[in-house]
Order: sequence, then structure tokens, then C-alpha cells
Amino acid sequence: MTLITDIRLRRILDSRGNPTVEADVVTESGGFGRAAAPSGASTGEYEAVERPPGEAIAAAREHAVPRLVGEVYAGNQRDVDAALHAADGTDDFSEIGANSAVAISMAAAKAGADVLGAPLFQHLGGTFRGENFPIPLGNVVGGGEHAADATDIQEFLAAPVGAPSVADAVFANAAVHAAVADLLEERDVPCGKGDEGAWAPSIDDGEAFDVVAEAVSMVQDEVGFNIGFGLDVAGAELYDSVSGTYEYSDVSRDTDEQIEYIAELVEEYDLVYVEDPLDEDDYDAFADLTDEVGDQTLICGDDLFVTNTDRLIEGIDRGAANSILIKPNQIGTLTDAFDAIELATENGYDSVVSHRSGETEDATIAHLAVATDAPFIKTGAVGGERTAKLNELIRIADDAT
Ligand SMILES: C=C(OP(=O)(O)O)C(=O)O
Ligand SMILES: [Mg+2]
Repeated sequence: MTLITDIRLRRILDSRGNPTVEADVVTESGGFGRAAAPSGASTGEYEAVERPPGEAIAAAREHAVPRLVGEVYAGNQRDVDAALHAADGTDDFSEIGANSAVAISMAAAKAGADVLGAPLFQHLGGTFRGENFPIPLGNVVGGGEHAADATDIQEFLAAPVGAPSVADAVFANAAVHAAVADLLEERDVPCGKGDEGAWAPSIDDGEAFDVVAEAVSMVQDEVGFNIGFGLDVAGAELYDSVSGTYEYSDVSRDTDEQIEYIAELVEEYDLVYVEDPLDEDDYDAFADLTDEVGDQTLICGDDLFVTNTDRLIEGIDRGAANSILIKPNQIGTLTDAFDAIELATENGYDSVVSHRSGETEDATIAHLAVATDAPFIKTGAVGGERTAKLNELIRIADDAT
């Protein structure tokens, strides 16, 4: 019933106005799945390769489609993803493009779910999934590679850790986003938004900490549950490998100073989450920081691990973090993303399923997070391509998918 009978690939727009790959997968019994690849701006050096969409589509039509159509069952995700790897023949999807691969992988999963008449999270996670919901980390202030002339730290993330439901958490993050706007207005700071919908004011990181801490505390008082906040430092973007220093607008920090700076921030602001505080090649520095504050906060590897089990194994061996960011397009298939989550869980690492800065309406990651019992999801706070995932989480919790 789930034999793949057709795959269509096309270019569509992403949230930055760039083209990206969308895939449709159709099965023998009329099952249908559609999914689109997201795209990063602060990409990790070791990510699977995203090809220009036109080239990725042409290569996937030539190499992947013939191996899937009439050959593979969409209901068997491991077979679909193994066929994608075989069609590509490289270890980084540089032939068919990780963008084509991930779009087809996710579309096949949706087609498989459609045939079963089951929600995607249940098809992926099994019938007993769907009781636990991830805490959404909401980007409320940001800069780095996601906005010009804004903060050095890429993302300030509201983290409603005490929310009684996923809907309460989603609304709390939106409220923090709104409170930040009010506080910036009081301070006469004009600002637009960055790529993920976070406010992108032209202020230094110190002022951003003040504003976010105050916004979080105001909303916490209103809603009556605990809201913390966290960061995506995107350390690799700040790191200058020639000088060996982290280059902020107003200061340069060597690696030891960077570790101390982040450890102080964890203490001062009681940060619940710190992503990529250090360069993507520096497992040792990650390990030193994790040693220092890993019992108080999540130290999460994004560019460090790139959803890659080989890099995660190295991190686990070296004690380099205590959580991993999961971005399916960093590795190219849902199978690879699942394997990374499974390995993380077995080793006591928390998984944080994540969007990219360039997104579409595709809501697969909401299902992936629920299917795998991921404790966190990072998918922005506001903006249509972000609310597509947040609203889908609310629907899953309401059993209304
Ligand atoms: C979502 C992120 O940004 P990008 O998609 O630009 O890598 C991130 O760095 O976590
Ligand atoms: Mg990141």
C-alpha cells in the first residue's frame, strides 16, 4: 500500500525569499506527503551539503527518484533513507543535496502516515507517543548572522520551563516577545526583526540581557509559572581562528575568557540553556565549560555536532556537552536525525529539535519532537513559518491533527 509511485520536486520560496526544495511523495494506495527543506545562515562547517535548489532537484531526479519510485515503501522510513544515501553515494549528500534528501525523506514519512491514517508523530514514534510535549524555546532578541547591526549573541531564547501545557508555553513565549518590544520602546530603541522573527535592536549584549531578563520576569509574574531564558551564542561565528579569540563588537576574548564569560552569564541570569558557547572545533573548551556549569544548565551542541552521530560520539567520549540540537537538514534524513536522538538519549543528553533561520510552513519538526519525546523544541516565537510549528504542537496536544 505504501509503495512509492511518484515523487515530484519543485522550487518554492522560503521565509527569507530564497528558493528551496519541496517534495511530494505519492503511494500506490493514494497516500500523499509534502515537505520542504529549511535552510541555515549560521551553518556549521560539518553539515551535510545544501546544493542550489535547481541543481539539487535535477540531481535527485536523476539519481534518487528512480531508486525510490516502484522500489521502496514510504511506510518503511529506514528503507527510504537508505535509498537516498545509496542514490547520493557521498557521506555528506553533496551529490543530490541535503535539501533534496531531507524534503524527500520527510515527504515520504508524511505519505506513510497518510496511508495509515495516523498523525505523523504517531507513525514516527509509535502508538504510545504523544503524552509528553517539548518545551518551546522562543527567540525573542537576536543578531549575529540573523540580523545586521544587532546583538553579537545570535539568539536570546525565552524558556517557559514551568508551563503547565504546551499551549501555555507557546503563548508565554509570544508574550515575552511582546514585552521585549514594549521595553525597547520605553528605552527609545527602534528595531526591526531578524530572520527568525526575533527583535533585532542595535544594542549591545549587556543591554539585551537587561531587557530580556525584565521581559521574562514581567511575563512570569503575569502567568504564574516559571520562565527562564537561554542563548544561542553561535560561537563559531564569533571565533577568529587566526587570533584564537572570540570577537565581540566591544571586546575580544580568548578561549579561557570566553568560558569564564559564559559561566558568569549562567550564574548571573540563571540561564537554563546555552547553545554553541564555543567554536565548533573546540571539544575541549566545550568540555571545560560543561564541567563548570553542566549541572546547572544545558550546554547544547549545534554547529559542534551537526546532528551527526560520529561527532556526537566524540562529544560524549570527551564530555563536551549535555545536549544536542537536532536539525534534520544538517544530516539529510529523518533516519539519521532519529539515530542521533536515540544515541543522545542513551547517553543522558537532552535533544532539542530545531528549525533553521530560513523556514517554510512545513511543520514536520513539531511531529519529530513529539515522536521522540524530545524535551525541547527551538522554533521561534512569532512569524508564520514559526507559528506553523508552534500551532501544530498545540493541535497535537489537542489531539486535533
Ligand atoms: C537556527 C539556527 O540558525 P541557522 O539556521 O541560521 O543555522 C541556529 O544556529 O541554531
Ligand atoms: Mg545554533
